[in-house]
Amino acid sequence: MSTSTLPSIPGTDPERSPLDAFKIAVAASINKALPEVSLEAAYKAADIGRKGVDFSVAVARFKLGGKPDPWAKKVEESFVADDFIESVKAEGAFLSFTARTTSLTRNVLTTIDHFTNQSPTGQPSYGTNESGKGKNVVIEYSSPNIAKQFHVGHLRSTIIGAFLCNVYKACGWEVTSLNYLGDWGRQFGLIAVGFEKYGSEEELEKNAIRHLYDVYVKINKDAEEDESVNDAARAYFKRMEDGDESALTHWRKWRELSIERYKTEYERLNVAFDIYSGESQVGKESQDSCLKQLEDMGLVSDSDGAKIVDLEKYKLGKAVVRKKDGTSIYLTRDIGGAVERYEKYKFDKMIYVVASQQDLHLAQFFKVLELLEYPWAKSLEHVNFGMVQGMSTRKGTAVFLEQIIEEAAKVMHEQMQSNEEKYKQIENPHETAQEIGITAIKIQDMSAKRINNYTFNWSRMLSFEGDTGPYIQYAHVRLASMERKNPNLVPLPPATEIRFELLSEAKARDIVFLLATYPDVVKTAQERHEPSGVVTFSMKLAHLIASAWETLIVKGEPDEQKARARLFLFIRARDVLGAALRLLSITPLDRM
Ligand SMILES: NC(=[NH2+])NCCC[C@H](N)C(=O)O
Repeated sequence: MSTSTLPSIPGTDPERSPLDAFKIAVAASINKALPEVSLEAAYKAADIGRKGVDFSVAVARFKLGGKPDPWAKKVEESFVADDFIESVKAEGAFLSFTARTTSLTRNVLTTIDHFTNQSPTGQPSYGTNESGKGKNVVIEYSSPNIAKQFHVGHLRSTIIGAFLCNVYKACGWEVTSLNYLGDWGRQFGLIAVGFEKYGSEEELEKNAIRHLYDVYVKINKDAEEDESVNDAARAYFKRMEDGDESALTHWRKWRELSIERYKTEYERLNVAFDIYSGESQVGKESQDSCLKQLEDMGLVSDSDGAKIVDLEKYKLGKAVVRKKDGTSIYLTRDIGGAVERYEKYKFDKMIYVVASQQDLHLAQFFKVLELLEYPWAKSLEHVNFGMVQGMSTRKGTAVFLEQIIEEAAKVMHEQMQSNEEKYKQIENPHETAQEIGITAIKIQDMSAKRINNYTFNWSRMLSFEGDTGPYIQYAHVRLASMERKNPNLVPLPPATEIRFELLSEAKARDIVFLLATYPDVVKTAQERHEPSGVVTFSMKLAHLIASAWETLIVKGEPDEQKARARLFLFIRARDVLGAALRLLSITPLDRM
């Protein structure tokens, strides 16, 4: 069976995406019976069917005139089985195509094996595609504020952003990831004043993020009671804005030490950035020149000494672009920053992963860039997400990212210790607990559509039952243990020597079919900027595997060829589950 006998349809890739071969065969048989339906149109109409139906085609979509039923019948009557499609049935206005099981199994499992073990990139690459070849995207995410709380909005941005970077890479894009720190603004004036009173170089070196936060909290309290603290802070920040070196040295050190600390914490989350940028890095010149352009275009008006751009026409309110005292603001920095980034990266697309609370802010600065007639303004996208209630540790509110990670690890560790036997077998229980804990957080976060709000719930997300991270990791661990547990069957022979026809059980077919959909899952996730589809896929696969153990036994199966074919199936399922987890920025575990 070879895909070379199939007609080629633009946009399809049967070499990488095994279902494409079958959908093309479906399209060819429709096009043969109804030449007025193009191959492309027929291919697009080949949907994955519901229960028991491989591919379903709604004939009405072709708009052939009259009732669709006779047209469907016509396809059924002229159908000739081939290597890919075994039969078709016309049911009213619908056609149901059935793929040949052995072809499907062989094609899917061989493809996965190929892209895992002989991957052209050297990295497992089943599910990847080249739709973004030659294009580059800048993805800004996480973007916490130095000396302030790392709140759940930053956590979500980190999780979703890391996923987007992976999924864009999987679709062939060149990705630049960028962390836009809140490292500028009046709070640094306050911290400078506070540091003189409460600061400690030693504490700063130990943990800059914590120490700066402590100082900030303390001085904020003082400022509430003593207005002169605020005056001093304002004066100090003004010096920073004016580029006064003596005011900038401390700030520079705080920033560097904070970044160092962030880096190690992100590493625990399996997250890394190409660039640590920040509000401080946006040049005065680019902000001023945008402002000047806006003024020249007559778009700026005065409001109590502040400068504003009226966006009421677009239902986006009035945007302040310069404060009364002349200091720069968040919005203007974003405008200037985007211009600078375009000059630097010439991106085809730039994505901002920011909570939906800032929908208006992003819409405003996108609109201003559009009014400034930057042609690339159209290629900016805001990937937003809903709120999370109740993220806290058992001791109270979580303020730092490390508290969240540590709490997840601790709760998971206690949970693991409750099974003494198993616990003893784990080599590095602390790391494992941390990894499962992080998996739990990420899976909970990406399970539903990103725009939804949800409630943070430690016990629910850390449970081994139900649709949780630990449940998926457990499925991976079981799959990963198969080779270890069946030393007589390994190493497995190459795919060409596997007897795929022995995988005839419905359970095996269900697994194969699900694995075949993975390349489409990746593509859709990229198009919609939506990780939930990948989580759903992983969950389905984990459930299917769990329900297959008893039917598809390997250890104890007397027919060695059959046992091998089943092992091959499970190992390929492991490959794909591992790929899906990695796409979600989760490290798949081999033991737990
Ligand atoms: N380009 C941007 N405005 N990105 C979002 C930055 C988020 C900001 N630091 C915050 O915590 O609210």
